Amino acid sequence: MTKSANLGFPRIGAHRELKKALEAYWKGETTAAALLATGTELRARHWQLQQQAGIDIIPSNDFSFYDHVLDTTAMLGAIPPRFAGIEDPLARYFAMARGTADAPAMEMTKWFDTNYHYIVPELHEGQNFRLSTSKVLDEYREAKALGIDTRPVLVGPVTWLSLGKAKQDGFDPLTLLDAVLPVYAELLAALKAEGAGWVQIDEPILALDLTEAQRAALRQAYHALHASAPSIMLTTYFGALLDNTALAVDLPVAGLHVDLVRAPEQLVPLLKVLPADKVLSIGLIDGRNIWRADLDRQLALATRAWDSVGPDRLVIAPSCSLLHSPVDLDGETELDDELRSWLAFARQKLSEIAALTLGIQRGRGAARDAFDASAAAIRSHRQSPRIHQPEVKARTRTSIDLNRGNAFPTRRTAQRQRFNLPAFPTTTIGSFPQTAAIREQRAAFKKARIAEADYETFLEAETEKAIRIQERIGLDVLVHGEFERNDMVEYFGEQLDGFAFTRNGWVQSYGSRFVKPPVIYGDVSRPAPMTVRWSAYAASLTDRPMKGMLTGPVTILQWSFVRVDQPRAETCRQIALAIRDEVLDLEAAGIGMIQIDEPALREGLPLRRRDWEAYLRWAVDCFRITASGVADQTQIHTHMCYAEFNDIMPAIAEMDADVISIETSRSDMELLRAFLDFRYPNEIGPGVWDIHSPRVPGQDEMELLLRKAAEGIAADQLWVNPDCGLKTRGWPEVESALTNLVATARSLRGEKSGQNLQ
Ligand SMILES: CN1c2c(nc(N)[nH]c2=O)NC[C@@H]1CNc1ccc(C(=O)N[C@@H](CCC(=O)N[C@@H](CCC(=O)N[C@@H](CCC(=O)O)C(=O)O)C(=O)O)C(=O)O)cc1
Ligand SMILES: N[C@@H](CCS)C(=O)O
Ligand SMILES: [Zn+2]
Repeated sequence: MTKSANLGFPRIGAHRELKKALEAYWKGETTAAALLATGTELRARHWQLQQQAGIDIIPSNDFSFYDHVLDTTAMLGAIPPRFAGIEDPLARYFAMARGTADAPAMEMTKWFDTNYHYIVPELHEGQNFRLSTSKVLDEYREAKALGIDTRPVLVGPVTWLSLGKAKQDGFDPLTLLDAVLPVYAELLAALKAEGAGWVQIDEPILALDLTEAQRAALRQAYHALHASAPSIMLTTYFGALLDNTALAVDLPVAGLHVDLVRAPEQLVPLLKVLPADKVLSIGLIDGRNIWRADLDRQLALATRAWDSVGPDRLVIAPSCSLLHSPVDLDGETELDDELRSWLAFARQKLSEIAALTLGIQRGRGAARDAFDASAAAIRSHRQSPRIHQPEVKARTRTSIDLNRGNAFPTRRTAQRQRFNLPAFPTTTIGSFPQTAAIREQRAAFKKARIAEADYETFLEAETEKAIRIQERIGLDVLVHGEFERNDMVEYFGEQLDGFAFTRNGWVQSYGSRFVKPPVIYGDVSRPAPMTVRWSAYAASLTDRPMKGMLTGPVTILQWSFVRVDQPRAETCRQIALAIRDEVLDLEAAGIGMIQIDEPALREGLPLRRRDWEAYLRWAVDCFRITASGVADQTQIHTHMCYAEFNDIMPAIAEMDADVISIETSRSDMELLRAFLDFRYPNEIGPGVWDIHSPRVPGQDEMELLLRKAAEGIAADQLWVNPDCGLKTRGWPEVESALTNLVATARSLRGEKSGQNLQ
């Protein structure tokens, strides 16, 4: 009989219980026991909820206190030496993620093309591994004690190694496979002994362009593991198998999961080559977006698979883990009925999976209500007058000059004359601490407990305070602090037409940090200026240059739930035109420097190289639409963080921002190498402070990083700034670190005037 499965459930809890428990524990307000108890309660709740929704195959070990890749690292005992002295496993685990006073945190980067960040494994030659945690077994037993026989989820060994970073030049992490496999084998044998019938092993790298070494590693791994393991469901997602199809179907595993939301076209070729003994799990419900599924269309796809593999070898599943979906649409009491009827969050997706499974088992009539509701929602979305705005569509078809008035060297002269900044100008990336007081005031304003005028007065006072602090510290280019913003994307979504936002649609970004992606349901336009009031107010308080702060179109697109009835490029162009208008309004208000953040430009890069060029063309063009209208002497900045830049350097250069600030310090300036190798032509601020850690770097440390940067970048191209915005930090850390940062710049200026720097 065809079964329903889930591949992972969000960890956070419908009321963000996990976030609250983690942050209280980190602040020392609660005990480890209380934190662990929250974990136990959330796991039990989520297992039961999946059972009640009618899911046959329920995952365990999808829960994590921080990150599932870090859990795998801890499981393998791959503890970087700087943390090895920490005795308590929980303290060591969080130290690896967040750093301590003595030990910088491990690096963090994007999980494939998502806004989820994982902690990057640190790998070196001769590394030893041993089974070092019992989490996988414990959670399997925990569910079993509740009467639920789960399918444990593991990050596969080849994906784990491929995501890791060599700590020595020229070292290939895949050479550690021989050392890692015995640990996986031991764990899998223990799971089997415990009674696990199946295990889900995620190898999402199978949706990427693979090297021969990775292919060989996959063959070696599964030939070594399958004999002693429970039946393995090898799980791929986020894209098609394409040229990896033959490799995947030949691996000695019992089942294969494929993503038919991102790549429905892969079903037919796959069915042709799928061996007759393999179970096929088809991902039919979108784990990456919030639109209600077209159940009739998906049933047709499932039927195509069913015709080929029969009822007993078919599993109906989400495309990927539901980690990337908000928890429960029932929490959205303020969405209008029409919009709500178009959406499905994780809980609703479970019901969709169950309905589809019933549909394939017993025919559409067996789940008639669900199918009819789905068909009605699809019809209503298609026909709704809220979706299409002819004037917006017409504007996207007009041609726009993508070039600034003059090339960078000319603009640079004009900007130097206008701003007259010292060498190594210092600045920050935009946000200052979002303190509890600020969040409380905003919550009070949103619940109409305080008047708008009082909220604005409060924000004005916070902004002024931040400006005085920046002046006192001696920063050269100031920012207003972004106190009025809940999030750098949601804030814009709330002010643009065509967007809806949720009250509780939280999705994990990293650790205890969550985002509430807005929903782009229709054509996008800007009814009124969005940021001018705050930038102009801030500029009026100081004589120093004030940098306006905008989120770029690709990032707004990438960090929203995007409509699927038109190409992403089209939606992005609509957003770009709205941001262009904002840029021009800022310029007209006298703001001479405007930062257009594009931290998600790299994240949006398609997983397969063959699709890169087309994406980069429209993504870069959209950025250029936002910036090309300003005068030479208006300085355009951009900012990027938590990504590998090597692959997209020409595109970054083509964006032609006058200044780019990038996150580099957590990787010890390694991310800067792409800019050095490429000889990045414009100005650049490599981050010298890892702002994701509560650790305050000293002046020596920052100087060392800047000197590394200055080895390849001309001193007069360099800016001095943190890795990213400071919204997650507290004021005392910010003041000390920025004081050190300004002292660093001054020290280098002193040397530069004596010409000693390079
Ligand atoms: C730069 N980053 C961002 C990414 N994606 C985004 N969409 N935004 C980003 O900034 N991706 C890459 C990186 C990831 N980094 C971060 C960093 C920090 C956060 C973060 O701090 N998230 C906050 C939530 C922010 C927010 O929306 N806040 C709202 C609501 C606050 C709230 O919880 N209010 C309470 C009531 C107030 C109280 O009493 O405390 C409530 O509603 O119950 C706001 O400020 O109004 C987080 O807390 O996780 C995310 C990604
Ligand atoms: N301006 C934003 C960029 C974050 S990527 C901030 O400072 O938070
Ligand atoms: Zn950033």
